[in-house]
Amino acid sequence: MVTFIAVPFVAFVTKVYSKFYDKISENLQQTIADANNMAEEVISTMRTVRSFACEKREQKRFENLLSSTLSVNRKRALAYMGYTWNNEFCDNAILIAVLAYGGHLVLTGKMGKEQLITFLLYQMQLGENLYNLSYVMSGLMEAVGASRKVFNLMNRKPQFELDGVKKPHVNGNITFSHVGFTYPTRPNNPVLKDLTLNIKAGETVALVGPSGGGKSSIVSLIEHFYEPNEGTITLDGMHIKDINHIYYHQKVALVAQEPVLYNGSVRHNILYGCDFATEDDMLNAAKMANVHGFVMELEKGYDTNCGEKGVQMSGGQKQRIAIARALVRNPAVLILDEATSALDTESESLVQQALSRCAQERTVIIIAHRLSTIEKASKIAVIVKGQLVQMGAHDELMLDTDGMYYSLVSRQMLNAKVGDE
Ligand SMILES: Nc1ncnc2c1ncn2[C@@H]1O[C@H](COP(=O)(O)OP(=O)(O)OP(=O)(O)O)[C@@H](O)[C@H]1O
Repeated sequence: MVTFIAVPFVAFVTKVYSKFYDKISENLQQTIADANNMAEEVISTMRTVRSFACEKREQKRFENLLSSTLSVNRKRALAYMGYTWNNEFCDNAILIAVLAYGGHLVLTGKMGKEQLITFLLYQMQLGENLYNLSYVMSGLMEAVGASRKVFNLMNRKPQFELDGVKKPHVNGNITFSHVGFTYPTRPNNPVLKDLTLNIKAGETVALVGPSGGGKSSIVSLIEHFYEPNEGTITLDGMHIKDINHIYYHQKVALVAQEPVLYNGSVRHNILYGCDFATEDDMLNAAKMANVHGFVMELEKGYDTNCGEKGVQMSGGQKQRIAIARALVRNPAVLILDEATSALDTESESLVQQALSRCAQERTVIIIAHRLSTIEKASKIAVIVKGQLVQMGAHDELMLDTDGMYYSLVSRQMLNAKVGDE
């Protein structure tokens, strides 16, 4: 009876402690994750940090995050210390109580000395095991706190499934029908409003318009990075969400505004995700995208490493490799989002020639701020504040002197003239 007198108290303290320790372990994981995220972000953008001389500022920011980790760790250590002290105290208090009460029983002749010593030995063993349980409890609570985050991530459901199964023959007709779109992170800022746009197979369509108008968002929707909130997007009359994800991206290839290369050879980067292409396909795509010339001048040719995020390549070289990566798939729809903006005039005209050659067999969607690069497009779609305000060939649109396209071209020509002077 005396041995178990402290059990309700210890049980209560353990319950409170487990709850607190679980919560604090989760906080600790969060602060460690924040510090690691920050370190990763800064290390991967080291050139920007250095060019703005922000090393000390970033160091301070990292120190602050580490201080938060330290402070949470300190609280956790204090909680653990309190819990251990409490257990030790209860353990010793019970021992004293047993000795006092057992001693009284022995002195009054109600119990033998041997019996008391045997009881004490058993009781001490039991106490030690209960004490060890407290260690297990701390470890367990730490694991529970950490695993909650892991399970939350594992159980996350995608907002939309990539479960399309159809593999239709693709000609390259893309239709936006009354599409409305808002980014999930900014639900109150509609980006596209009731947009209807028809891009016919084999056409080269340029999307132009003021910055922030929604051109790249149109590309993101064609790439099926997001689902529209209203309306439909179809490829040859079929909802793009019904088409098999891998098949779709073999047929629709993108050269993004900021091409990302991986740490690997030029060959690996061109053939990325394209297991069916042969070495000859890779060479053809590289020649078409004007990659072959500069790669042949490198000591290791196509085995040259591009570095992490392509850091060992120039901006123009990265863009050309990204164009080759898109072309090697022989896509039915090729999307170029500012794909030649980092090229010098000579490389750009060579790549433009190559792109016009490829454009003959496929649908091409181009976004370019330099309007001179899109003059030859079959159609130009002017997108302003998420809406299509004009569509037609360059000459046709230039006739409308009150139109947005005319004013965009005039402004650029004026800027070019001022630049020349
Ligand atoms: N991932 C995103 N999350 C939230 N809002 C975004 C996101 N990407 C773009 N936006 C917002 O959507 C709007 C349209 O951006 P978008 O990049 O489509 O314009 P754009 O016409 O391509 O511009 P630019 O010519 O400058 O590249 C902008 O107001 C932009 O701030």
